[in-house]
Formats: sequence, C-alpha cells, structure tokens
Amino acid sequence: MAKISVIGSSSMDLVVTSTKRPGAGETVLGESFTTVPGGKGANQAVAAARLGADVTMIGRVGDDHFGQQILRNFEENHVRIGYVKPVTHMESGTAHIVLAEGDNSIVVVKAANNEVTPAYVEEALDAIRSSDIVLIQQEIPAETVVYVSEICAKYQIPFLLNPAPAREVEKSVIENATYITPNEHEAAIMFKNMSLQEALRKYPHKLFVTEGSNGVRFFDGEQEVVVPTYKVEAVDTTGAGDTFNAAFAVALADGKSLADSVKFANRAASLSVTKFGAQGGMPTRREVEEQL
Ligand SMILES: Nc1ncnc2c1ncn2[C@@H]1O[C@H](COP(=O)(O)OP(=O)(O)OP(=O)(O)O)[C@@H](O)[C@H]1O
Ligand SMILES: [K+]
Repeated sequence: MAKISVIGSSSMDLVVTSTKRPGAGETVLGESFTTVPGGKGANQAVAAARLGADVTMIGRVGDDHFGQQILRNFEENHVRIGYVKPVTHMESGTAHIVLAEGDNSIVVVKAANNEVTPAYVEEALDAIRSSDIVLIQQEIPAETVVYVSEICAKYQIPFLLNPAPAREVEKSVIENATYITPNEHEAAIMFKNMSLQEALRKYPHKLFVTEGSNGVRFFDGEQEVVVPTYKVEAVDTTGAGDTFNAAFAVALADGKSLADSVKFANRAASLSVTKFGAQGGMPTRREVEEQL
C-alpha cells in the first residue's frame, strides 16, 4: 500500500446560506447553517485515504470542540492522526463561508494551522522519511514548506507541492519539488516573470497546471500537452483541486507512469465535482477504477 504523508492545514468550515450578502454594518437573516471539516491539507489526506493509500496527516488542531470533530473525521476516513496534535489554548482553524447571490465570501482564520512550524514537522521526520511521497499545500507557514522541501531533497523523497492558495514561492522550493500542481491563477503568481509557456518549458514533467473542465497542461520534453479530463454533470466543483492532488500523489506512489497518474487524477477529480461539498464528493478507489 502506498504510504503518503500530507503536511498541511485542517479546519472547520462554517457555512451559512442566505439570499443576500450583508454589507458593512448590516444584518441579514440566513437560511441554513452547517459545519463541515475542511482545510486543503485535511481534504487531500481524506481523498488519498479513500483512494486506498496509507495516509499520515501532519498538522495541528486547536484544543476546542472543532478540533475533536476534525480528529474524528480523520479517523472515520482512516487517516493516521499521531502527528495531528492539539495546540493548547488555541482555536482550530476555521473558514467562515457565506453562500449568497450565487457566489461565496470567505474569511479564513488560520489559528492552529500557524503552528505547523518546521520544528513541529521535524517531530514527524520518521513518518516523512518512510513515505513514498510527501504532499504539501500553502495554508501553513511558508518556512515550513521550505523546510519540508529541503528534507525531501536530502532524503530523496518525491515531493508534490500544490501551491494553493496562491502566494509567491521560494525559488529553492520550486527547484526541490518533484511535482508542482498550480491552477492557472496560482501559476501566474508563482511564475510572474515569465509566461505560462516559458514556465512549462522550464519544468518538463514537473509542472502540471490544472485547468478545470479543460484538464491538465504540462510539457513533455518535446511539446506542451493537455490531458483532457472527463465530461461530467458538474454539481459542485469545491474540492476538485484537492481530489486531483491526492489522486495524483496516490497514483505516483503506486508506481503508475506520469501519463497514467494524470489520467487517474483527472478521473478522480471529475467524479468529485458530481457531488456536493469538498470531502462529500471524493471518490473511493473502486469508484475511480470502475470509471477508467
Ligand atoms: N467541471 C469539471 N469537469 C470535469 N473535471 C473537472 C471539472 N472541474 C475540475 N475538474 C478536474 O479537477 C481538476 C482541478 O480543477 P481546477 O483546475 O479547477 O482546480 P482548482 O482551481 O484548484 O479547484 P478548486 O479550487 O475548485 O478545488 C481539473 O484538472 C480536472 O481534472
Ligand atoms: K464537490
């Protein structure tokens, strides 16, 4: 079974639906309220576990009620939580989401996710070193991403950076990464001094740009190729990127070729958009294989 370490955020999404978005100083009546576990790190860990990998999450929660719910959700999805330690006297990360007027507004409070520091991650070095691949995103401090990229380079562990949400990325991290998977917006911010074509050419078989319903673009050493995704009835695209990254990591860790890994990831991500919610739509391995 492929062993994957996911280093990243976990949070609780607090979602209200309303017909109207409140303006400054305004109060409006909402229609519904739900809480659902999220955070890019947690989402990718859950997706990878559903796809059959042996997943260790390396992250932090608060010592609050949300933290307990987040941990329970990991357990229900068979994600190892020995390295998800509660931070005392701190809240879990939260995302405060208003769904109104056909779009969302989100306030993210990082809280315990800020404590996923290099020193904390170092405690999980054994787990990291025994991984077939390490998967990381950017909802944790930038210095932690730098640190992990260095360990992975040192011990020659494949390192997949999903540079989301967008921020500038240290050059050394880009060089150390084995695979980088931005969407188009994140790619434009990461490679702001070059065109997308130039960036793809510079990092053949390494930079994979996801383009939503269009699929995935990369440079194969000779030319730019787009691997189309699958046509589905899209219900909710939340979690598509997280599912793609987890599935890509699982397929690579399983030893699939790059081409087959992109295909597997496209298949998994396209299935995820057919259901509501980020984790709600994440398919099992069987569901993906039946469709391939
Ligand atoms: N409408 C769709 N139909 C089929 N596949 C999709 C669709 N949207 C996304 N996907 C799949 O998911 C992958 C990632 O989507 P996208 O490029 O939108 O990432 P993202 O912007 O990180 O997504 P999100 O932030 O919504 O999770 C795509 O490469 C594709 O495989
Ligand atoms: K979804």
